[in-house]
Amino acid sequence: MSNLWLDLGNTRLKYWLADDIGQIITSDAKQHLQAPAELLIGLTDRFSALAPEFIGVSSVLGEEVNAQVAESLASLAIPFEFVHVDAHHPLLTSDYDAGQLGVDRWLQILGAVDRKKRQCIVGCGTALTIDLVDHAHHLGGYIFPSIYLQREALFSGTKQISISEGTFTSISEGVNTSDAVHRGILLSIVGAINEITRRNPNYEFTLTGGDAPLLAQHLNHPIHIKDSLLLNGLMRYFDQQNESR
Ligand SMILES: Nc1ncnc2c1ncn2[C@@H]1O[C@H](COP(=O)(O)OP(=O)(O)O)[C@@H](O)[C@H]1O
Ligand SMILES: CC(C)(COP(=O)(O)O)[C@@H](O)C(=O)NCCC(=O)O
Ligand SMILES: [K+]
Repeated sequence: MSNLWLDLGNTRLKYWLADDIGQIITSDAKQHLQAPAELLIGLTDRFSALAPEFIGVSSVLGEEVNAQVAESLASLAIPFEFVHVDAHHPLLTSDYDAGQLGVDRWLQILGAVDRKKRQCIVGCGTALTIDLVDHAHHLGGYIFPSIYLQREALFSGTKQISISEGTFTSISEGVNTSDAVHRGILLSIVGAINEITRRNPNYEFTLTGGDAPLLAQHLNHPIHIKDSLLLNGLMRYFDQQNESR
């Protein structure tokens, strides 16, 4: 008995095949280069070979892409379900507009939520998200352009800054354009997270998403990195669904 879990993000398609006690059998992450439905079609043979009993899907790619993805999944003749934010979930309540909250943010929170804790979940993906959860109640949060989106914005928004590659390794002041750009961008994110830790001293901070390891290096506040938080949320969501059936 195995399940296939899909996370369709704005940059990468991630999938995990897990057995019935949640052990990961295989997983992968691929940049979909803004063609997620096409990438998924290329993966259907692999998914078919993995022969899962069920496919659980998190997607923040909108109705049109989701319809294409649903069509590809339907061709596998394996039951599948897209997760939608449940404003009345037994494990998690939220002040956020349930119709607008990204299902990835909601699942990342669901994957970590602990009613005995005050938690801050930082999603380090294409957009960087910060969500505050007080004893299993989601207070709300913030959305930032990721370090890459910020660099692209400077490239397209200015005449003289044409920096399109380089590493984000320091927040010390730069003495050339490339360093000023990379350190300024990194400082904007690190500074924002530090400000949230200053305002919420008794919160437990967890980073997830592709850029979590990079950002964690620059945070002095103790943090946890959990790279498969969304996966935990998917498993919890469908386990809970079975339990409440
Ligand atoms: N423009 C880019 N160039 C190189 N790598 C990128 C770019 N945008 C994102 N990434 C990488 O892709 C990953 C995106 O993280 P991920 O959590 O998979 O995002 P999402 O869930 O938004 O698809 C990060 O590891 C980041 O380093
Ligand atoms: C903020 C996000 C783009 C993050 O997506 P990601 O970076 O993981 O691809 C996604 O959660 C989303 O589309 N949210 C909808 C808007 C909101 O959460 O208010
Ligand atoms: K957009």
